[in-house]
Amino acid sequence: MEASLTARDRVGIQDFVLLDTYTSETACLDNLRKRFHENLIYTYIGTLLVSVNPYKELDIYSKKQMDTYMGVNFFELPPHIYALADNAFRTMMSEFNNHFILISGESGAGKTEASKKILQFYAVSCPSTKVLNNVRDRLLLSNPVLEAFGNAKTLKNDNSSRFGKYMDIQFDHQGGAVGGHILSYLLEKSRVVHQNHGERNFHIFYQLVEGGEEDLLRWLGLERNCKHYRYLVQGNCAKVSSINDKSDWKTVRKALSVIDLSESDIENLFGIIASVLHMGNIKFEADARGYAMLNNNQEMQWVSKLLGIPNQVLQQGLTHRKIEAKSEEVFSPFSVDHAVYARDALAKAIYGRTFSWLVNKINESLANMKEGVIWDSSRKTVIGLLDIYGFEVFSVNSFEQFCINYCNEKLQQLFIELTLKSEQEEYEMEGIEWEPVPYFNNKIICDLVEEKFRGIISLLDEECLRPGEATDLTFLEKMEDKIGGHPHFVTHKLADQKTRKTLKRGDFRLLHYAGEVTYCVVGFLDKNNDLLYRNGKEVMRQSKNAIIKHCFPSTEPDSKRRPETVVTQFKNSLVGLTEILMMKEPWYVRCIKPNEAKQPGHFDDVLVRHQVKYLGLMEHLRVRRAGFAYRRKYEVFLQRYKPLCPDTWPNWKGTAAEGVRCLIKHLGYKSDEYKMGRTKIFIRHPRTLFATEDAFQVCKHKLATRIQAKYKGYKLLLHLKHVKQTMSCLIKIATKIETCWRGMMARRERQRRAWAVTDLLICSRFIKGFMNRHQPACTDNSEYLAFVRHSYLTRLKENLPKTILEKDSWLTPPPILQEVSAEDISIKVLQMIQHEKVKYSVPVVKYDRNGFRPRLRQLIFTQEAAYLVEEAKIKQRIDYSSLKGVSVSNLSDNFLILHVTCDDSKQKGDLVLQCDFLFEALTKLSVIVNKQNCIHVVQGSVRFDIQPGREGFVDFKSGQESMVYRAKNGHLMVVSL
Ligand SMILES: Nc1ncnc2c1ncn2[C@@H]1O[C@H](COP(=O)(O)OP(=O)(O)OP(=O)(O)O)[C@@H](O)[C@H]1O
Repeated sequence: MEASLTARDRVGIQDFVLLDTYTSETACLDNLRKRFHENLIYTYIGTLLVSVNPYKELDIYSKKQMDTYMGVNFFELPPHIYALADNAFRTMMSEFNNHFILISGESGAGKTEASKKILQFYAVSCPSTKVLNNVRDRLLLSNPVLEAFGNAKTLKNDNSSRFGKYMDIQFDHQGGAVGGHILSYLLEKSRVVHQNHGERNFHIFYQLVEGGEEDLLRWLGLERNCKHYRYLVQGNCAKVSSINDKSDWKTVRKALSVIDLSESDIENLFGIIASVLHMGNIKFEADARGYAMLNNNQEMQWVSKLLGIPNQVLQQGLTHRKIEAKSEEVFSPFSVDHAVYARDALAKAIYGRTFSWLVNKINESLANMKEGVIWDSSRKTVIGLLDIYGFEVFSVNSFEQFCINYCNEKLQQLFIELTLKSEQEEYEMEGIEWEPVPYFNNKIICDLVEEKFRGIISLLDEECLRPGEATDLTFLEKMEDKIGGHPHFVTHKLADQKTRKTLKRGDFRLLHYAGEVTYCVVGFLDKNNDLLYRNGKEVMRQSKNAIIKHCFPSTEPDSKRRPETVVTQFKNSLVGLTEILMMKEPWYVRCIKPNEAKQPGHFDDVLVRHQVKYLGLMEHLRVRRAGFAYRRKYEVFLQRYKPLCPDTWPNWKGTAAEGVRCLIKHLGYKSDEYKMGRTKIFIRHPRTLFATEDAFQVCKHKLATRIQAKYKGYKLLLHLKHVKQTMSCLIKIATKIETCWRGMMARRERQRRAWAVTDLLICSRFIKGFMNRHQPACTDNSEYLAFVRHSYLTRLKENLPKTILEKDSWLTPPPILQEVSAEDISIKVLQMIQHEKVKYSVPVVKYDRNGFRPRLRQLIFTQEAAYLVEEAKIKQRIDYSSLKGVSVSNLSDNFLILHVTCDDSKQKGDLVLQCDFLFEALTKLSVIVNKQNCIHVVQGSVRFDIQPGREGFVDFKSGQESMVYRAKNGHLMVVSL
């Protein structure tokens, strides 16, 4: 697998930054094309991932691939979305901070697919327990549900997200995905009642009609024929070859139950979907006075039945407007046009609010719950996934495209703020000589759209809210008047002759960062007002359908107070989103669409070049290339790498900057490879850092080997005849061990290894102290050994209960504490529990609760809990507060039974363990837990809980031969000599 990855990766260059020759747009394009044709769709620019949509299934998302990318350094393997996901996760775990992955690109570029891949990666790579699996399933299955209700076929993409989605995945301190939260942005509701040619309504309508069971359709009054429904036929493409509505229906139907929707919720939900379809078929005719009247009551009856609203009430709501005079209410009849408008407005409102209800329901089911308790939010970190509609340019662009493209401007601004701008500002602050890289700052466009009083949004709102005859055209005139001279704005009236030909009278054109878009002003006011006649709301409030009742609450602020316009709500939600993102560490995935025809293997140079340009890839590349791949505060850099230079190791006396200077001189850094800033060192290429890191790893192992060798040497020395000579050696060794240990302790990132040598330190200190005190008194080795042994046992005794002295093997443990090694614990486990500080670890044999099968495990004590670990998996965590006690026998066996408080019958019970280093483990435990009396020495049998309510026994006996075997009725026999 490694080999094949490497071979594949020879094609093109996997990171533009590492190249010396690639700086031009053409070269960048060449590289992307070359890789694309070899199915290498991912390329890096530093840590930014560029992804080109392959439009075909690639065999690069298997479980095996996920395993390959887990826990591996970013640049060690070919670029992959898993590498980015894994690195974001590991950085979050090690730095205990929040992150977000911003996935951008135009419609159809592969954003939603990328976000699904990331979610799937976390689902597989994160630790799993029953509770966590539950959360994982819900996180995964929220996707098909949201896609069914929020995605639709457009001309650009057969599965286009018609809403913005930001999903937080919440992790606990062990890295388990414990919950999630979704924020949705501006669903394109107008699609419910109108679709352009070649487009469809939201998937769920077709799924229900095509896939719904006969009984269900009958109950909903639907026919199995999409053509029958006016809201489904306007795009004239109900059937799409890439979409299988029938099988998607099954997935969605199943997913709805997993995300905790009750059967009655589901029934109500389908009732609403069907009622929208029926509503679309309601037709009006003009009566003699020209007012709207219904020409067919059957569809109305279905709506009435499904929504639980009396027919009469519904009819009046769709054909009359309620006007409140001073003390009375008057119903004024609608014209046919008005009635159609009211019907469509109601259908959009029902669908839009039901979508929000669904998102809330999903959020309830993803709420951060652990064992039924809302999880402590201070102990969780999050990775946010932002998959928001891409930049859109259709032949006719309306209010929706205006909002979507404004959103993309805001995200581009965020990208500029967090990368191009902040990076360059940092160089300036640090006094690094720097040739500024020019980039297009789209602030000018954002201001044009959102500036208070003068921006397009303000002008639109003004027009919507002002009294008098406001129309789309008066809005256009207002813009011409107020922002006519803006370089990024033009209309038919303002354009020069050449441009005028490309614009209609009702158009305005914005020069976005991603290119020109011409918007047709028709419908802007209506869509922004999103008026649902008050009467319509009141009608809905009478519904017996629980979802509709919830969506149209009687306490809703009434239409007397004008609600915020759609665009202002959207603008505010984007401000909120930016705030959420600014507080997190960013990672970027830039998706590129290779062609408009959704064809595999076709790379359209012009199209891709355009995206490379507007996604800011070249600017990013130039900043990255001209800039520095890595920077760290002097103190941090010195602390980590000081063992690499004899002058800085173990301690540097001087300023951190001087220490770093000395260190990199020793390492032979060339002058163009780094820069010294005011507070940080900047390293230009990752390869320089990798070389340093490699040297550090080698040094670390050498150091550990030296410590080990010296420790072993020390043990051998004990056998030397001449005590004085031995002692002086030991003092030297002990001193060195201590020095090494101090150095190791000082390095923060090596904290997790510190416990491994803690015992060495205790031992060395003890020996040193002992030597100093007793050197004159000791005359031979045996006397010395006696002292060592005596003192060791005294130390154990101080920390163990008196009763332990009754244990038969008390005087037989080896005099020196066992050699424990951090290598025994998987890095993944260490990462998960590092915040608790590992204190001690020991291999144990764990006897299964069912059948007493022996299993090799690692028992780890941290400051807060004991962990039973199997390789990279944490099998059980026992909080010390739930540790009731520990039982050991009075015989010479090495068994211990951990008794655990456990109220939940589904939880694991007590632990039966066998440990070769029983006394040390007990000592450690009693010191950490600070409870000597939790250890009980027992004779005969120990009762323990296999599970709460199910008991087992360990029977201790002495015999001719030590052995362990399973007896009847849940008894484990332990025979010791
Ligand atoms: N990594 C991939 N492997 C295979 N096919 C892909 C991949 N990424 C995208 N596609 C194909 O491209 C289609 C469009 O992708 P996707 O829906 O993710 O686009 P998008 O950028 O989210 O678009 P929109 O903004 O319209 O929602 C997918 O339905 C799928 O067929």
